Amino acid sequence: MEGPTGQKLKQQEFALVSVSELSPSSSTSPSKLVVARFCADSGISELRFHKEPESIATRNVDLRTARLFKLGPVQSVCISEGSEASKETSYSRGITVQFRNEEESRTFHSAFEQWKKEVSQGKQLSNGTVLDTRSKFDDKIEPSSAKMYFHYYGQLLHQQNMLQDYVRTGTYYAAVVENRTDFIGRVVVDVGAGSGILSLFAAQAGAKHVYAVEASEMAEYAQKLIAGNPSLGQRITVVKGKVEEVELPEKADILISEPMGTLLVNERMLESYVIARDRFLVPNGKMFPTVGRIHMAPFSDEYLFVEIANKALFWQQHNYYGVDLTPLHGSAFQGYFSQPVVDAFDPRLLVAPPIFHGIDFMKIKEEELYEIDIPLRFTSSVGARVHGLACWFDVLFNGSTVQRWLSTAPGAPTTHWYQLRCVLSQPIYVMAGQEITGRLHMIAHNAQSYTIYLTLSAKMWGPGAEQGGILQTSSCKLDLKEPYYRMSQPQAYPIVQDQQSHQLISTQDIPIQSHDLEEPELMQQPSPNSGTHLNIMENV
Ligand SMILES: C[S@@+](CC[C@H](N)C(=O)[O-])C[C@H]1O[C@@H](n2cnc3c(N)ncnc32)[C@H](O)[C@@H]1O
Repeated sequence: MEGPTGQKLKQQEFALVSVSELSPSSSTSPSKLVVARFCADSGISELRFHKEPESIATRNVDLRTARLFKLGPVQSVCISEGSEASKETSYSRGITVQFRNEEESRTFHSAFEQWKKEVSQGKQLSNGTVLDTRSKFDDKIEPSSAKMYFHYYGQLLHQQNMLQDYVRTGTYYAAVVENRTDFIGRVVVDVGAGSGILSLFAAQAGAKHVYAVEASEMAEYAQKLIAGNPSLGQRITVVKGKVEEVELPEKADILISEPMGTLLVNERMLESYVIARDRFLVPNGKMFPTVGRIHMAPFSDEYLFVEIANKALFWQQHNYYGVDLTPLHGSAFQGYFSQPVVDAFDPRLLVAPPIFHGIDFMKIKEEELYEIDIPLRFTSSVGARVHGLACWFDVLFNGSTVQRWLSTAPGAPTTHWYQLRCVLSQPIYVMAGQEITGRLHMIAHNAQSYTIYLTLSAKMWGPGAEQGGILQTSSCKLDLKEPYYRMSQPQAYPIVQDQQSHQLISTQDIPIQSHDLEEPELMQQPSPNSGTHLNIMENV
């Protein structure tokens, strides 16, 4: 086994008085004259117990999961979780070890610690791939969330949804082929390759070699797709694994990826994109996309507000089969308002010009994405009841030849991301020209999403305003992982009485669409994993 420093830990042997199974149901008597051996000759660091003079191990302990506890000065217990390999070998859950003396017990414990340290810091060779025992991904993401997430992306139907978002896929295609000079003769890493589509685009643009890294079972389908396009496929290698864990044979000149979730950051894949940058990209290499922006503006939407508030009415029944449901009304009401609303809305619902928060993928540190704190300041264009904050995002492909934006703005051709609205359970009133301030505070959680804290305030208007007193403040807490997927078509809204019907988003704010592809009609269906790209999109 090779440690992080490159030096090999030598096999070590200890003579013991006896070992026995810890299990109370075990009827095995302690084995006498036993040798304990630390070794890594099978590629996995193990602690093996042999009965002398036999050379075949009677018990094996996988050091990746093993723990050692002292029971007394010369007695310890070794607990192991077992491993895949344990199914066919003799891994034990608990083994009591009797040492000859205290000195040998101490030496054994320190050897155990040293081997454990090497296993956790170092690398284990397995099938020729170097793997960290626990990656950055494993450290911050709940295994059940990751399992569901990669299961979702492992299915072709969900990859198809993304491929059928022609605004998305068409913009990627245009950004790549119009910037051939960034790809010709270059090494490319496709971060989260999915079906392998972006790798194939990069190969079309003349890439020397593309490494398509994909963690889900989709990697096998990508391999198939790539093999079926041999003229491109011969320059693509599919690497199955997480970008946080796999090793690649060479550095990349350019990274390509589609790591954007709802509100840009949902799914926390941007962090993987940034980790891939730090692991694989040459200095001054390129990233496609290069920057992202979260756009925000207050909105007024009485229909949406009433729709959400009404959902909780069910809990106002005093006699539901003889049961009073009202004790739960308050909680249900809060619950509905904790769901960000995902749909395509009419931009005329915005009551102030939007602002944006930029994220430079080339520069941002991964940890900076754990908490995103955005101060808000708007000037209302109309008098209205403000029901919350509307958000959307765009990303820039900063090519050497063409700069291209992919936008998910309201009023622009709809994408499968739609837009997102955080709705306040207590709306605030504003007059035209009035300032709206607040804060959008997003804290990442281990289910690959964010908790959102939103506060909006409007300053006092009219006499007394100069004193600067805050008249109204409204706050809400939402879980980006649990959105409410509403209708997918922009609705024809009657214009609010005193609301001017001008387009509030300036042309400067909405980047020019990259191509004239027709907007697909969208059909909304619920998804098993509401934290991901979701939403069935079909041409109908
Ligand atoms: C939004 S999809 C994009 C798929 C494809 N690039 C495309 O544009 O159609 C993101 C893909 O990245 C994969 N992925 C997410 N996190 C990953 C990680 N840490 N390592 C490797 N793959 C990852 C997912 O399984 C999923 O297939």
